[in-house]
Amino acid sequence: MVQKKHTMVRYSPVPSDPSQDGVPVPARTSRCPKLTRYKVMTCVSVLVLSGVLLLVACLHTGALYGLRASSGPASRTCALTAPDQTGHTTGKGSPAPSAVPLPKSSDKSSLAAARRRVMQRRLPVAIVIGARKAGTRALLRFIGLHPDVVTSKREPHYFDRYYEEGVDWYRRQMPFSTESQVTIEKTPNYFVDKDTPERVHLFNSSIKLMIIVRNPVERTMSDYLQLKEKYFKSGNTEPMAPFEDYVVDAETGEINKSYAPIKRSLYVRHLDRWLVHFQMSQILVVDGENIKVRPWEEMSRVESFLGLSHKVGEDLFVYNETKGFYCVKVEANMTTGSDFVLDPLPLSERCLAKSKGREHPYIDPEVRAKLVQFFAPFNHRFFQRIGVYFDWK
Ligand SMILES: Nc1ncnc2c1ncn2[C@@H]1O[C@H](COP(=O)(O)OS(=O)(=O)O)[C@@H](OP(=O)(O)O)[C@H]1O
Repeated sequence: MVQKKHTMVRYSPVPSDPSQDGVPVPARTSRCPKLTRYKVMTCVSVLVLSGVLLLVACLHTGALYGLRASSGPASRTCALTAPDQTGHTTGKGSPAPSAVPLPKSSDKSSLAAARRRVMQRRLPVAIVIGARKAGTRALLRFIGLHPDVVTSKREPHYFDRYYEEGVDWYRRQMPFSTESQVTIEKTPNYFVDKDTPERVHLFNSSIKLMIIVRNPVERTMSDYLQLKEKYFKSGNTEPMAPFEDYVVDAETGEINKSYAPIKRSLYVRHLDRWLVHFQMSQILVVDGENIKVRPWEEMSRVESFLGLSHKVGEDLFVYNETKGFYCVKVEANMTTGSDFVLDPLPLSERCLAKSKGREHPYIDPEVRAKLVQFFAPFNHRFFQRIGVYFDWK
């Protein structure tokens, strides 16, 4: 019986030598066409699917974090920015905060985990210690525009009032920040409090300190107006004596050195207590008169002092005619409309509260002259310490 001879093509993974068994072996490239195409198709499908998943994740995260458009081209991609610690957003031209944003996710446990990983309450590395009524809020608010800075909303009064609470309490008063951000607080009473300089030194001997000062006559008046408001707010209905009656001793006709607003304006006395513990190089004196007319100039000095890049420029400020002060530009409310606003938003402005920038009443010229004369020697010594002269008349 003649066996039917089968011609078999062997699909060997190793190329065979045709001379060994005399069976022709197809070239390797053409031996497995269906299997190769299948693999390629699988790979392509996996890649496409991954891409789609990434895109969905990116858009979803953008929705959660509040994708924000700014004038910069980077924001037109999937650039995410966080609200700052005070809850407001930075203005046009303001660089995106470097903080990794926190999702307003419904997944509370993952939100908490993300918060713990990225955002922490950190102790301040710089403090605005005073002077009260000299522009401390403006200084803190303006430097808070910097993406690498977070600022405490309230005055924590740790070193003067709540020292016994301990440093963990102090930390809890601070806003959340990322590792790359610096935390700054302001408590103007620190400047005049007797215990605070030593306590701050014990806390962090290399901390940076900032003092904003203004013409002591104007500061004294501002302090008086603040006390007057407090007087009426606490239920008093009787009119309060005028400024002149407080600052001049009725018996002697001299300046009343025991009046608290006068004492708080003797900058050199307070500074000297700080200089017992700190070098002048650790202290920046900010010009409270200039911050009113060219805030960006003072911010540039503050940025240099803190070792920050220069980001808080003139473009972030807008002069408000009604208020008579500079306010900061902010983006319009994002809560309405699309989550994905890819064009720059209309800008609005945010000014400091009504209690900042009160109208000062006319001061009797004779009393003003007395005040100028009284403060002059104190100012002179102050200028010697700080190495700068201010034209306070
Ligand atoms: N941009 C801007 N807007 C409003 N107010 C400004 C601004 N820049 C500086 N100032 C001055 O800040 C003064 C209030 O100072 P403080 O913030 O240090 O006051 S406080 O000690 O915290 O109560 C406040 O004092 P008064 O004018 O006497 O009210 C202002 O003169």
